[in-house]
Amino acid sequence: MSIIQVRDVTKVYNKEQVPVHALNGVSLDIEEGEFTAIVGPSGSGKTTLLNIIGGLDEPTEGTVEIHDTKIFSMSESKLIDFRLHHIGFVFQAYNLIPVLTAKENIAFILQMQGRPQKECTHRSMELLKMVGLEDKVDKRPSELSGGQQQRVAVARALASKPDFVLADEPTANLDSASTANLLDMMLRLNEEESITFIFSTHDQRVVERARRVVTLVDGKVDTDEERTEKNIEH
Ligand SMILES: Nc1ncnc2c1ncn2[C@@H]1O[C@H](COP(=O)(O)OP(=O)(O)OP(=O)(O)O)[C@@H](O)[C@H]1O
Repeated sequence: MSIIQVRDVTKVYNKEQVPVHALNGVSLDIEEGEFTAIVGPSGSGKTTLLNIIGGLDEPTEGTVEIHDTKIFSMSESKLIDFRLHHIGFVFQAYNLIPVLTAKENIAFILQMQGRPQKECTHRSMELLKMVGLEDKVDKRPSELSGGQQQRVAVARALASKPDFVLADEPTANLDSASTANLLDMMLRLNEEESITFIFSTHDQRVVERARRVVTLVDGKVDTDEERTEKNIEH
């Protein structure tokens, strides 16, 4: 079942001055349970596309539907609420709150959704266990490695049981061992918990493990390749 439908999306920055055509008519369907990499040269529009799918940036033309809801037809406040409940975000810079512990960084998102305190704590612990950090629950980001911080960020992205997780270059700041660990963890969540991941990457090691690879060139979908079990590297 298709959970995301991107239709004829264009994005022009600086329309009034020197226009930059970041996306030029992108259409894409994402099905539930996908593990999809968006790749392409620098400036090809990967971040712009992820931001538009996540409702963080508005397209100049075209539509994005998530579970049959046209997200840019909503009011700004409805869209903020929609994002909070339906979409998990992971950024390359982790974006954790420095003064909060791992557990509190996750509980914070749940508190924003108005969940009871007990549930926030319980679910935070459950999520940290899922990403293999049950022994780091009370550590602040500065006490964790980059790979561990990114695991907390993935756990936080999953806090609201989102329909899918968008990750913009999640391994950009990680060494190869942490990259492999993070990917193992994301693939396990994808396979065992059916969590849909869509991520942009420059990293060939990440691309090799994706199940679908969408390549953007000059703001257009150049190729869209499904990977079979045979050519996925484990
Ligand atoms: N806020 C902005 N204002 C003006 N131009 C922008 C803005 N954001 C992105 N662009 C331009 O849009 C184009 C696509 O950028 P985008 O960041 O989506 O590419 P990318 O494929 O993610 O690049 P990279 O791999 O380097 O992160 C680029 O030419 C970029 O300079």
